[in-house]
Amino acid sequence: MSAGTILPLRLEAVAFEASGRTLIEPVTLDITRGPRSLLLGPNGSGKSLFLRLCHGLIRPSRGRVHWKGEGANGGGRSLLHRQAMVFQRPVMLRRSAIANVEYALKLRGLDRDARRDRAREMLARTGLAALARMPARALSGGEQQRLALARAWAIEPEILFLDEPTANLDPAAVKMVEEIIGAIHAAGTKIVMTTHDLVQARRLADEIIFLHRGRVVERREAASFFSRPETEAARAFVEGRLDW
Ligand SMILES: Nc1ncnc2c1ncn2[C@@H]1O[C@H](COP(=O)(O)OP(=O)(O)OP(=O)(O)O)[C@@H](O)[C@H]1O
Repeated sequence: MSAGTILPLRLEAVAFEASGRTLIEPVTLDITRGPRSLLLGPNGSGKSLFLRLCHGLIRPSRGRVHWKGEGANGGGRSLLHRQAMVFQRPVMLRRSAIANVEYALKLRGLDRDARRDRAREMLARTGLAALARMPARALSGGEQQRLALARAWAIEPEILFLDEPTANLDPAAVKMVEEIIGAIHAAGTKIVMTTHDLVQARRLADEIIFLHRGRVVERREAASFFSRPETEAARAFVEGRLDW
């Protein structure tokens, strides 16, 4: 919505500790425009924490998360407006489906007519036009997740973080959500998504960031990760025999 870019996102020696444990080992990497980056790893490997550190929901215990163009004051609200996050369980306001999307746009300063038009468009793009007036919380899990994507997409984020967005959904709902994620990416938004599902990662990933026990152990182009994992942990995970 505003000029310039906030990418790449740079993590410099970022570590996260809680309860006296190091949960994310120091990691330095850039998240660049373009490829769909899938954070892959077994349960408890640190994927959600990694994503939350990137999005800014939690602060690193050590190191620094830095957006391009970020000023000395950290970039403030403008940075927040350029990134969005969708969670495993969507959090909906106690309003209609369309009002949930309109509210996100209100926070971005759009006027009433623009909000209504854009919200309608987003519901159409996510297959929810017929449900616009339904209370958002009465929608099914799959519909709510599509609504969460419509709401996130509405603000045209430069980067979208997705934390296990299809966990708990049935195969048809998974397919719809994956198609919407593909459309958001095709429209120019950088996708960073967590999954522990190998098959889903094979379907969606351009590159893999593989985590194991809080450590980024591999980061590779997806095809080569799956055909020739370099570490024993990744090999074991790809072969379905990782003992974590
Ligand atoms: N605030 C916290 N305090 C202590 N431990 C935590 C905290 N947050 C997360 N953990 C632990 O850190 C580890 C990594 O958690 P995280 O949720 O990032 O894993 P994950 O890879 O996303 O797993 P899953 O696939 O099961 O969602 C887990 O062992 C979790 O119990």
